[in-house]
Amino acid sequence: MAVLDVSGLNVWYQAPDGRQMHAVRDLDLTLEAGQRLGLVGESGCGKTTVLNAVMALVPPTATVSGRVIFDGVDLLVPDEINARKHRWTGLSLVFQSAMNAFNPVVRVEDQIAEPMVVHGLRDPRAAVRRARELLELVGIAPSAGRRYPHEFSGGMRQRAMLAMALACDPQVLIADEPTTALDTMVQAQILTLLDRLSSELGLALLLVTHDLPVVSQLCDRAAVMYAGRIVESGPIADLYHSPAHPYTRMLFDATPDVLSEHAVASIPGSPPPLNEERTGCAFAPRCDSAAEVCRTEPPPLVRPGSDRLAECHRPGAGVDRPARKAHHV
Ligand SMILES: Nc1ncnc2c1ncn2[C@@H]1O[C@H](COP(=O)(O)OP(=O)(O)OP(=O)(O)O)[C@@H](O)[C@H]1O
Repeated sequence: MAVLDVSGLNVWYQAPDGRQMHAVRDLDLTLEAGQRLGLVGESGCGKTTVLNAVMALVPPTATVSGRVIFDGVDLLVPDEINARKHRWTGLSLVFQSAMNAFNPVVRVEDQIAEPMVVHGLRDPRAAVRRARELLELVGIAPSAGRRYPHEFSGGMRQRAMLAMALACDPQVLIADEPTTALDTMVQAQILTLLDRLSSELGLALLLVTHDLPVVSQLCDRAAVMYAGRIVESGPIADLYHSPAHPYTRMLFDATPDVLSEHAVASIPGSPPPLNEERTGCAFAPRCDSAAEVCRTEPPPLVRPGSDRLAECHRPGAGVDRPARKAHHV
């Protein structure tokens, strides 16, 4: 059953000169209960914008349309009484920088307790007790909750932010580059923790990252974004072994692997401008397998396998190119 169902999502930002920048274009995304989905793609493709639209965090000058159904409620309907409560209790957000998520002058346990009190889930004393339990759940001694954020290491702060994200017993944890700012050892610990929490609590996970190895370690599925659209989605191993969209293949080939003797293959060119109207496939100018039709006609939605979708005129083109086989999933 879908716990989060995003359909026809569009986001336009207003540039300083008044132009409309179409950052997310008719995007559909479904997250099943307990599923772990990685939203991947290179910088600027719109990953964070999707999360921000779901969580109503886009700037007031942005325009958002479409449907974001969570628990039977459309979160994009502005006067929906339940939307705010649902958004901040059922869905929970973890950011890249834990330091920015905490108020430096408030004790950690009080900050974890606050959302429970604000949303009327617990009285202040019970909320602090629960905050200490949550700290223990993420591997921090409950007594450390009396400390201030600057007394925590980077890894501890990231754990504490996870504890705060769990405060309202969410069904969905949304994590935006949760390990990008951490060193490799701490990154591995946080990924293991996310894995454990998601299994133990039955949490669905929407993980936004440009880091494919992180997705392959933690997620069952991936949705690959390019220029504001999801161009391919499916089980992560299928996407690696038989990518339908050339962008998926080229993204894997551009991912470094410490064990590989192959050079990393970069993707030439850059994504199209956001204010541009499109006729063909947005990736065609950079694609190593593009045909004429790719430049002139919008790509069709194809099903390269059960449980898989791709938007491509030439699904599977170029999969036997030599740059592949460089990484392991
Ligand atoms: N507040 C804003 N005003 C105008 N344009 C914006 C704003 N926020 C994002 N954009 C633009 O929208 C596009 C998508 O940005 P977004 O941050 O969602 O991408 P991303 O895939 O998350 O990238 P990254 O991995 O670098 O965070 C980019 O071209 C970005 O410059």
